[in-house]
Amino acid sequence: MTPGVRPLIAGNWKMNGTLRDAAALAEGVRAGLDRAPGADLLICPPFLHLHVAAASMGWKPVAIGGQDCSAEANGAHTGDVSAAMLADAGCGFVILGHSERRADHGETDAQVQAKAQAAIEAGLIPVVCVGETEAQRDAGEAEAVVAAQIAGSLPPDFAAAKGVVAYEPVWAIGTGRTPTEADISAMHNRMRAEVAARFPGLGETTRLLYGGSVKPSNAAAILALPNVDGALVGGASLKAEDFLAIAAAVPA
Ligand SMILES: O=C[C@H](O)COP(=O)(O)O
Repeated sequence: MTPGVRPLIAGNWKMNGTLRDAAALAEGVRAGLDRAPGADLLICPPFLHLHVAAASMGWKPVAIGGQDCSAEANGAHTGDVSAAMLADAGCGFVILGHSERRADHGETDAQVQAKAQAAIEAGLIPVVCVGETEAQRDAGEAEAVVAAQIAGSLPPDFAAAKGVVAYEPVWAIGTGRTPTEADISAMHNRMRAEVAARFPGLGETTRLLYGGSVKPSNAAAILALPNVDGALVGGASLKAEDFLAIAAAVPA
């Protein structure tokens, strides 16, 4: 953890479940909130499930976020959802630049930066994802790749808007594999240096999340590392019990 920074445990539900599942999962998270007093919680359902999830939690106190937004404010962009629409639907956050969007939709750092700027202008907190592929790690390029993604994907207002950076090694997502604690530490220390240099006076407390096969059994060790200010959880966030157990693992 970073001293003075309240941790954030975020659940990325990705493209899973039905409306009924979303309502039940959100209700399960709400019902167990007292197990995780030491962290802010965020759930990011699919767009069509945002409303029912928020309503199931009484609209508070768990934050709701989207999984993407358009860089454009409005207009003829079939299939896209604007940041203002997310805010209007009750969202406070939006995940941007997830590796699945970078891979599936060819999103570039410049596009992610434009989306993050649009999110900030709509009053949302962007959660910008970065992370290397396995080939890049094997080639010794992991830190340089992540540093370049941070440089290219974060807009000038990012830290002032309390933007969040999530480090997700692509090879650790949904695989059950995680980097060693030493490797997570090294990367998060490098990320801290990058954001602190880019945003002096603010970047020192920018929240840096780790994501990639976080589960109840490894959460405590990961969340105890310096400069790890929370987690972005995929698969384990689809079970309220597991998501809450991860949030409860935040060090006191
Ligand atoms: O956004 C979440 C990540 O992609 C992590 O997914 P995972 O916890 O299923 O590995």
